[in-house]
Amino acid sequence: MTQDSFFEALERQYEQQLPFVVYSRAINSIIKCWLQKDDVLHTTSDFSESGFVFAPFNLSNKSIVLPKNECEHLSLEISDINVEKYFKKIDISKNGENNHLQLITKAISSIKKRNLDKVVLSRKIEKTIENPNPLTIFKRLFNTYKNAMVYCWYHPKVGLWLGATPELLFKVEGQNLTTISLAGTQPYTADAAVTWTNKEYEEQQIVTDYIAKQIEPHTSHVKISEVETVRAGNLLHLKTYIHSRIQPGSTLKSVIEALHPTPAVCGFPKEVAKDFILNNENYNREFYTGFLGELNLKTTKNRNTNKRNVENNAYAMVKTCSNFYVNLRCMQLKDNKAIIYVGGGITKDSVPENEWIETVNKAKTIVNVLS
Ligand SMILES: C=C(O[C@H]1C=CC=C(C(=O)O)[C@@H]1O)C(=O)O
Repeated sequence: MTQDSFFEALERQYEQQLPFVVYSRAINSIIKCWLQKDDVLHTTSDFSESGFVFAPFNLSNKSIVLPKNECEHLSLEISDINVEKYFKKIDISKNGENNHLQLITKAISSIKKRNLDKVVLSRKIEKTIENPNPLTIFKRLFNTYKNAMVYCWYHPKVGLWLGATPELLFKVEGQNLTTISLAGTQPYTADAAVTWTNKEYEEQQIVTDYIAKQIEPHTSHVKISEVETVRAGNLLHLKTYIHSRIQPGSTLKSVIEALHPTPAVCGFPKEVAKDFILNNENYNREFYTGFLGELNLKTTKNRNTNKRNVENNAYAMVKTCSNFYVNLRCMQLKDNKAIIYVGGGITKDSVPENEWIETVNKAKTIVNVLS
């Protein structure tokens, strides 16, 4: 399939106001798209369907699915897409500064007073843009962020979202579960040696400890990697991998409920942090800090790729696979307005001005590809 025919099919789908998702997973030159045949809104609460899921921050609201069997599937292998490179400078440096500083200050004093270790606080930034074509923005995201999961998701009854997320919520391949703990942020500078403060180590450790504890009843053989520094566009984060095996009686839904939302996007303890967010952020996150990705897809894998063991190659194993990414570094497109969502983890050691700057830096991931 050519680049032109792939994107023409998507343009047609969007013109006809039919649901679609186009996405590419990190370090991957394959772009996939799913085109739903009609505009029915399918939702899930037990995550047992096979499809592409788009779930909100607050799971009391509906999670949307593009069912596998209701969609046409296309894929394209490519390293860079042709798209005009002109990006207009959009200034976001002052939008909502006072309100956000007040919110952070309130959170720090709550953390010092009561049973709350960390809360992730966010805001949205609205900007009018000259070129609101979502597929143009998607192409720029794909060309710019090679180690992110980049996507554009549309449903006429819900809206249009785009993003370049560095965070895997988890992936399941058969019984194998991989999840990551990602938190702590600093700007990426090409040559400076990277040092982290206790504030960042602590906020990331809270996420790792939470994941390890939450998966315990559902898994065995848990292995936790060393903490490493990873790059996400113009930012660096701390990251740990957590590998395990899902116990036979546990379902995908139980793993989702155990993990989502992690303290990387909500806080710790979860319920106290979630209450603080719902009562104080003063806007609805909707799908920001929710998750999205392939749900229960059957994947065929050869059991043995060792050429000398030819007879074993006859056995292909079918595994059910899911992979979900946290919806971060994302935006919603409404008419000619981009609504960009950004947040950061607040702990007792947070300095409000630094947290503010962190959200401005995070917003640049999206702002840099708008024109
Ligand atoms: C909540 C966001 O980032 C999370 C993921 C990585 C680092 C984070 C931090 O350093 O605060 C956040 O936990 C966001 O980008 O809006």
